[in-house]
Amino acid sequence: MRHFAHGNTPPPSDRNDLKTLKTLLPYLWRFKLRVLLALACLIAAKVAGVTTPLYLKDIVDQLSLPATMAVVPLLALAGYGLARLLSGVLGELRDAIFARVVQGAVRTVAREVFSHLFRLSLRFHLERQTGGMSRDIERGTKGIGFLLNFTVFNILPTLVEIGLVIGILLHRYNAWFAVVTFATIAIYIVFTLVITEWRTVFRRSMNDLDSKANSKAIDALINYETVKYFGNEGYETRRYDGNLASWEQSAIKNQVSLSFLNAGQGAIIATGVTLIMWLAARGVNQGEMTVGDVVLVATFITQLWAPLHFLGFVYREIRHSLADMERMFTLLNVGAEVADRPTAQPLASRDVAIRFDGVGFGYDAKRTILHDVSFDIPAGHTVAVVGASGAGKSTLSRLLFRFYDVGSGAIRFNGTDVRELSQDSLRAHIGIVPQDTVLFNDSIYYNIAYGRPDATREEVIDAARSAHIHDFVMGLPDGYDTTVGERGLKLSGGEKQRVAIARTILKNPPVLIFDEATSALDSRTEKAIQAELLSIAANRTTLIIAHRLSTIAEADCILVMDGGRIIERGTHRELLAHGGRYAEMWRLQQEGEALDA
Ligand SMILES: Nc1ncnc2c1ncn2[C@@H]1O[C@H](COP(=O)(O)OP(=O)(O)OP(=O)(O)O)[C@@H](O)[C@H]1O
Repeated sequence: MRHFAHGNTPPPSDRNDLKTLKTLLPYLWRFKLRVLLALACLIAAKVAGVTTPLYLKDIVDQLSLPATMAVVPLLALAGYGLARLLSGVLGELRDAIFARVVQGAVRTVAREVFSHLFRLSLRFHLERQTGGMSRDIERGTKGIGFLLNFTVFNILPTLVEIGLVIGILLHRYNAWFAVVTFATIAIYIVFTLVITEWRTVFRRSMNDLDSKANSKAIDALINYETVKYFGNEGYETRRYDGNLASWEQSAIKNQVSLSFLNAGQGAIIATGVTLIMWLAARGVNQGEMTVGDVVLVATFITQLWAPLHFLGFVYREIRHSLADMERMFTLLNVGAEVADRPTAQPLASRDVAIRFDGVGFGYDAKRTILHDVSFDIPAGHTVAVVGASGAGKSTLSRLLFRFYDVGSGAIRFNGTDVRELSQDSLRAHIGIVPQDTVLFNDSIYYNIAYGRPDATREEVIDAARSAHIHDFVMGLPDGYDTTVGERGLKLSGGEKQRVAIARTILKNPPVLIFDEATSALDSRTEKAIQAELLSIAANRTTLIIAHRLSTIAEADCILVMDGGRIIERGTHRELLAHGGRYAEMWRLQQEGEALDA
């Protein structure tokens, strides 16, 4: 298990077709009976197909007899018809049986990749670009479908077909037929292997560049407003086009090299076929073969040519599909940075006391953000954190959620290190109203109910009332069905924040984090919601991160942070009496508010 930290491209050493195939196999194992049945159908279809030229030879030979002896070759005709019928019907039957295997494998893999992405850490997601990732998954699942449907399971039956044809040729005619046939096949295989290996590089490079172009395009579209604010549409289009141009180069190389491959394969087959036809013609001339034999040989080599060419195609497509799938499977191989320990216990109690015990932390080993931070939030109490921007306040809440593990010290819930708790139960106990609320592009109702998807409509509306958003919603033409737009951009900052408050109220967690929860509200709404938040916070363990000090004067304890350290702590009164940084911040804010008033 590894974590690749930078960019979209997994290191080349990880790219290995065999590894990709091995990852895929367990997904098929569930369908082994179906796979075997489909394989049997296909082999039977091929065998039936191989017998048709034999009937054809009989028909031609019987028709070539002098008119006096000629009869209508009913038996041979019936055999010919039946063989063709079986070959067609069994082939289709195989497709029908196999459909469930392919779709089942595609669905399972897509679902696993999706759920795996949620197990990966915040760090991984902050460093990945969503556009590229979704492209990898889309291409990967298509690759699986193609690989299974058209290629892997056709190899064995096709080999059976080729073997049968060669066997019949050998059995009936002289050794030269076999020599020419083998030589043609050998040259064809070597040529295909070598050229396909060379071409795989172009395919990989196409995939890498395609994901990169898509990442940039999605990033620009997500930031539509910013692009417009700065009039950078042209710049973004050029940047996208630059990426497309690199992709185009690889795509052209891919196509040209494919034409080269096809032309080479065609030339090898044409030479082999001509030589065999020449051998057959010579056989007739020398009286060793009949016209029926020539028809048989001609049909056989066409029948040999088609599967051989198909094998070349299969090999090429397998390599392509594997290249298409490897980026997706590389995602599956990324280990979760923060994972439950095997001994992890659920957090059971709803009375939660939190302790930061000498916590040191940095997002990056080279830059420490928190230095030896220690404080307690007794169950049901409220602790507020204030301090300059970048002091590390929001980092405290990310650590509480265990999005990252601490570098030193420990965070304890009721005395248990959070690393010993199951993440699910830990997060189920915490509710947050974050600094920047991002909503799902769905209805207001959906976004509030997200706090507890099984809540009743009454509960959702009660939560909206408590967050002072119900009247606003009812005033909208579509009420709770109003969609909020991409990331909630159709709502104002304050409205979004109240939706976020409502969904946290609905979640009803014993631990609350308000990260500047009321910063986007005007002062009247803020006062109304403040009272509501205080009543929600009563009896819950609460951490409030605030800029406006008036909102936290009632907290049981206030921590003042600077440069990742706690430099003062105490109640509002104590800190004012202390006359330090907090008292200074309070004085400045009071002056500011007096000026505003
Ligand atoms: N994912 C991250 N990777 C690297 N550094 C980060 C990451 N998130 C935050 N930081 C850095 O950590 C420091 C503390 O960030 P944090 O968000 O905790 O500050 P804050 O005190 O909440 O600030 P503000 O009041 O402006 O929200 C900042 O210098 C920030 O640049």
